[in-house]
Amino acid sequence: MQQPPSQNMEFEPPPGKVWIYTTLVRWPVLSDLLLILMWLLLWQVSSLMEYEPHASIWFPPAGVTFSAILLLGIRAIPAIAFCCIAVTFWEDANYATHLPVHQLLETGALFALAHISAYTLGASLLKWLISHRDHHQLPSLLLAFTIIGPASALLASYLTQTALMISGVVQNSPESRQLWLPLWVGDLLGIIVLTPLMLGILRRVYPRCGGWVSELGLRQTPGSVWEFVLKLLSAAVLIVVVMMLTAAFHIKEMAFAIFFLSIPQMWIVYTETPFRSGISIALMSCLTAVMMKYLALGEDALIFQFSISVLAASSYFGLLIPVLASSNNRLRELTRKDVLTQAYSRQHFFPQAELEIQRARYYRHPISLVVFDIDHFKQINDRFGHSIGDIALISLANLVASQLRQADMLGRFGGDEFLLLLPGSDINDAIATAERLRTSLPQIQIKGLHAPITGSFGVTEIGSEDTITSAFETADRLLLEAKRQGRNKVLSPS
Ligand SMILES: Nc1nc2c(ncn2[C@@H]2O[C@H](COP(=O)(O)OP(=O)(O)OP(=O)(O)O)[C@@H](O)[C@H]2O)c(=O)[nH]1
Repeated sequence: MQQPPSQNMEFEPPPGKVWIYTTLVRWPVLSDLLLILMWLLLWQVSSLMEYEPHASIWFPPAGVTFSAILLLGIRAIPAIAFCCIAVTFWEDANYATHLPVHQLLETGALFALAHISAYTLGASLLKWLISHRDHHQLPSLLLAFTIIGPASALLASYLTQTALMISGVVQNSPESRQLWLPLWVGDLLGIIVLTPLMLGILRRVYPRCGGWVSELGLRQTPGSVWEFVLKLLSAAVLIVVVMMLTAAFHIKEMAFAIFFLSIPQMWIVYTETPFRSGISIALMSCLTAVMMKYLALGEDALIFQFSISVLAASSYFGLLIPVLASSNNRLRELTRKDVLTQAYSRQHFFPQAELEIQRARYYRHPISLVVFDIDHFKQINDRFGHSIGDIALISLANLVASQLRQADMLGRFGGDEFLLLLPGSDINDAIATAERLRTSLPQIQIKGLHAPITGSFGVTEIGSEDTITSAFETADRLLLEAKRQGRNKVLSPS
């Protein structure tokens, strides 16, 4: 059944850092301050990468806004509005335009309105999709993100251009009516590259929000930091070499070699945690933007930044492979084992037993099957309750498992009936094993169960003409015969 996202699931802090999270939970205003600090810091970074007036080649604050609204909803708006107004004053100082305070406030408010409304629309739509879909459908959510993210960036860029014109910061000329394009490139990159990473960071900054982020199933155990640094360095070297060659030889086509960055990036994606992959994409994008600025590669800006965007988007889809592989393993494990007793499920036991029979035949080793069942188990359930019945089944499986050799295989046929495959055991060994189990069953002690557990056993050696099904039928018949003869017995073909 589809579960709604659990909005209240708290972030689980790593041991040793619990105090940070309890402090953030106690004073949420600290979380807001951290959000503001991140936004302004990244804005400062982006202002170093301005490649057209008012437009940066990389505008990471867009990624912060989008992920903050995605995570916190409208609760994020005051902090982001504050940032938009603050940077308007900052820009005024940078460009030395010395506009009056009321005009700066108006410009800041218009910028905030343009920026926030576009991203609120996009993030709310994505959030709605997340809450109305099975979270495990990650591929379709990622697809939605790669469509909605750039579309909201486009809307934000167009609205920001309009806001700048209304406030008089830029003139309403045919040239400035094209401003949306460089604005879009920066915002688009900020969103695609940073949103997943920022979601991970903000989830830690706001421990009470975004339980659904954890439910996306992207959590994995990180490997060695040094190996990660080595991979990052190889990617960084590749960027630096490609960009320096492009700048040195002035050959535009050389810029396309940036696509080789996909090799170290995919290496990171397949071997590191999703959080580290996010860090890598953000760092590569930042390094590209900085190099572009300092090597004066503005003409090739679109090639580089679109390559990084495409790489980021494909990385997110690449992330799905380890996630899907681990959930596949989980599912396989669930079908392999019986959830209650941890014995092999019937579906796994029979084909596996067939293979073991073939192996035994090949090596000319004996192999036997025991089928057994608790006596009067229904009465245990009826007298002491189903929970006690469950504990009895678990204890029985544990007891049998503790007495098995490594090659032996325990399966649960269903209810209180179990299967035991004994490779290397002939009929006499198998009878001895079954007898040993039968005499140890009454030793099982369960709180609340005031009756000894006994069991009945059917034992057969699997002959050269037998299959696992025919051997099961023989052993099961013997088990029923043992029941008929008064239970607590081991029967084998006479
Ligand atoms: N507690 C619990 N009971 C189960 C489970 N699966 C099946 N049962 C019950 O196990 C009982 C099986 O009873 P039977 O094997 O038919 O009969 P029995 O009482 O063991 O009698 P004999 O086999 O003739 O000695 C039924 O009452 C089932 O409802 C389970 O997972 N947990």
